[in-house]
Amino acid sequence: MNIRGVVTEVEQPRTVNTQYGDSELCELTVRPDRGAGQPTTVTLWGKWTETAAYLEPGMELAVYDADEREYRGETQYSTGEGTMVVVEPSFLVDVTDIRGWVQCPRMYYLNKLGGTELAEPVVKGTIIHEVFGDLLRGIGVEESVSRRVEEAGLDLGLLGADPEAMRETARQHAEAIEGWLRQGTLTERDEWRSEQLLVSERYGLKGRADAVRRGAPVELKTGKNTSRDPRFQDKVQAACYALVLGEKRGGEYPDTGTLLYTKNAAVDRSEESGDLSPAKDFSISHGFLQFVLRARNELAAMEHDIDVPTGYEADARCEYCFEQDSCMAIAGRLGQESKAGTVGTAVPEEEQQYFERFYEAIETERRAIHREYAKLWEQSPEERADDDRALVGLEPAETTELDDGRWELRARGTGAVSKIRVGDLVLASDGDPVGGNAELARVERLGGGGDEIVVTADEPVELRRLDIYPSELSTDRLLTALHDGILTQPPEWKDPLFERREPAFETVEETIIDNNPAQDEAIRKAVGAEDFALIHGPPGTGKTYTLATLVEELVDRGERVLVSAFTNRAVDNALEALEEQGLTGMVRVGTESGVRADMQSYRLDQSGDPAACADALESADVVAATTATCGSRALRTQSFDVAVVDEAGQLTEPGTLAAVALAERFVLVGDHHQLPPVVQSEADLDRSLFQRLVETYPEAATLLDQQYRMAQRIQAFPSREFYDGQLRPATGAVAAQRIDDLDGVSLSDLPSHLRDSVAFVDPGGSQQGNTNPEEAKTIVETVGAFRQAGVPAEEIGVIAPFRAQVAEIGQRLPPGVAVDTVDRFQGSSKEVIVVSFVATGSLEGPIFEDYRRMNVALTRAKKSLVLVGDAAALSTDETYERMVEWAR
Ligand SMILES: Nc1ncnc2c1ncn2[C@@H]1O[C@H](COP(=O)(O)OP(=O)(O)OP(=O)(O)O)[C@@H](O)[C@H]1O
Repeated sequence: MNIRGVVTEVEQPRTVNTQYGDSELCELTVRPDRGAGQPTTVTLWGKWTETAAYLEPGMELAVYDADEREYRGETQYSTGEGTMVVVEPSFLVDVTDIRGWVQCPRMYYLNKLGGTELAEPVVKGTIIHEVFGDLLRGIGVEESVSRRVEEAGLDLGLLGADPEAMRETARQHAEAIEGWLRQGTLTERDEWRSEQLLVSERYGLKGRADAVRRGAPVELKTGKNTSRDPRFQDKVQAACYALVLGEKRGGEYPDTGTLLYTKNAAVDRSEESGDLSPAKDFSISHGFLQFVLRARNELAAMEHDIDVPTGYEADARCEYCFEQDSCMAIAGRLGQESKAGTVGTAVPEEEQQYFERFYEAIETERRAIHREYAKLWEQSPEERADDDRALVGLEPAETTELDDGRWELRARGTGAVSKIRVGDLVLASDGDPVGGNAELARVERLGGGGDEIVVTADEPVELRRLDIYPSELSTDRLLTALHDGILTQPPEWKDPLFERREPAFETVEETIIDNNPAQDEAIRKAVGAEDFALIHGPPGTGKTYTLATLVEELVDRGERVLVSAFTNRAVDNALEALEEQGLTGMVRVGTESGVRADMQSYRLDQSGDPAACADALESADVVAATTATCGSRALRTQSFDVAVVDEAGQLTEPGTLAAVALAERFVLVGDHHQLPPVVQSEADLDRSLFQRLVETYPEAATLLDQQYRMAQRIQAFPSREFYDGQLRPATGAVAAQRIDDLDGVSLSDLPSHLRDSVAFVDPGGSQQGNTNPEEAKTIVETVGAFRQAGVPAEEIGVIAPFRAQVAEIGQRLPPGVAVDTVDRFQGSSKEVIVVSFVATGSLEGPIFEDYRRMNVALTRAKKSLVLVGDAAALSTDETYERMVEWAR
């Protein structure tokens, strides 16, 4: 019998005398159905009472295969021999974290905070793991080693490591793997799987097993181990994978695991004694599976409270620990208790509080991502598709093995839309992403002729479904950014951020932009900033132009500049603007699929000759990368004079720190009256550092007040509502522009109600779910009218609040007309914009939750803006009432 519910009561453990002698037990009350069910008593026996020790009311608990009995008319449950108890099963603990945790809980915490810094063992480990995967896929040692060392070119170059020595080391390790693969029975390829993403709904675990052989886990360790047995923490890691693999096979748990210590093959036999064979098998008993689950539970319980471990939880032996110094230093700086002790002085109280507040916010965000993950099994495929989180019902087509041993998978889509975009990392599966065959894959193509879908993956999958992959990588990087920003930056750098000192500016006299005083002032201020400067740019005010001119000016003054933004799109736009300014020698750091085709020539080739790769990065005056990439181990080795961050209003505070902590000074460019950061949870992360600083130090900010986009009449309402009436057209021509300024467009061909530059149309339909078919029809007619009048399809955009309405409209529009939600339109503009509001009766929907969304929707049009909605519904809100009056 399985029980899953919320713990409402935990009794003190006690010892009772049973027929088998003394035994410990602990009684709990659990309410199933997320706390809504009847209180049920569950008794944990023996070692499971350890789990009870950190259970608290409010935590979720799952008890699988419990014994059941009737007692005084009540059904009670207790743990029996095969029972498994899971604390907070919806918190997905990473298997490598459990390995760290059993070594020392504080080690786990430190790894989480500091991320992996660039170091030779890290790079070596990555190379050898890649080689392992290649060998399993049937690629030869020489080919694999040379390719993988080549791919690590940048990392090796930044470390100043010798590639030939690395090749030699990799070869030695590869030989250990080869030798083991050759051993007799291990020849059938079918039995093998290289690195596999494993997720357990039942045990709240996830991770990537290095390999799976005949259903049993194999872990590769690049260290040596001369004892007969695998290391304890390595066994724990393999046993965690065994738990997940067993679940996948309906409870048939593998009973052995293998650890492969590849350095053993490189050890000189005359100098070392002991067991030098690389492969060490061990048997996995049910008791050991229960043990690793208890370790997982302890970690999950601590994360439930967002506690910081001290090292006392386990009997860590600090004196032998490699991490002792950093453990003591971090404890010292943050005023934490640590078993290893503390060194150094603490950062000021306000910084400690800031650290704790954002640490908690980031961990809350992590939980929200786990909840997203849980939807993979909680929602039906249809619900996932309706939520735009999956493309289902795909028809598998060709599967092709690529030259590098990876696979290209093709399928035909159904024409449905989702949030999945080209370049995204997704879960590709045979239809069941959790229980079935699933692989992490990169989207290469979407849509196209016959709605073809193309992805690439390490292993082939029968491609029937794609799901959004709720990655924790950006969450991990936020923690590292918080760590770097608070714990490694000098106090003077942090002073203005913590309001201990006003930001300082040196006066710059010369004129840099002569036709726009606000832009000129913004640049002079940014050039003269000793700490930071803020450029507030409402829509169309030339933020990107100002940013590019600023970067050029800084480079002229001999500064090294980092250009960053949250999205690849924004980074590429900034790069393009730099190109237009005539700047050369910029270096774009990013993946091939992340960087726009026309900016590939600036992309840093991270593979190849190490010295050349490193030199290309280190000698660049301007480096451009997303904030997530700023947190990569390669970029964390770099330092800059100035970081210039675009679209900073859309970045969380720690997200901004990822870029600015790499520089001595920084400039944030953004608009906090447009869309805020996108976060799953809201705790503290939804306000940008840009907004906080603009509000704290208005004198550090310059408002760009001339806009080059919208006709006078279009900008009037947003200017009044969102920018205190300060926004104005940059020139008479901008103000007076009309739709018939476009070649071949004549006003008389438009119906009279669409001739003004702002129009309101009330089609009198009604909202049905997330669509309004009548409104959709009117929008299609409106777009048709503009097309008839000669406006090119590419110059017309339609903004709708729901994806369902986007689909409803999209399928009836001519190709070339962009239809999307507001969030996708931020940063772009069109000659004609038609906005769909959908709502009738009352105002509900994402577009109404936040005026900033409305601001973005209303400020995309240059010459014609048509609002299509229910005037009565809109007039129930004062702001929208004013909007309707303006538009009519
Ligand atoms: N000082 C200027 N003189 C002439 N043209 C300018 C000036 N500043 C900006 N522009 C022009 O105005 C247009 C809008 O500029 P830009 O794309 O930089 O705006 P933006 O503020 O980044 O827009 P968004 O709100 O979409 O981010 C561009 O065509 C740009 O060339």
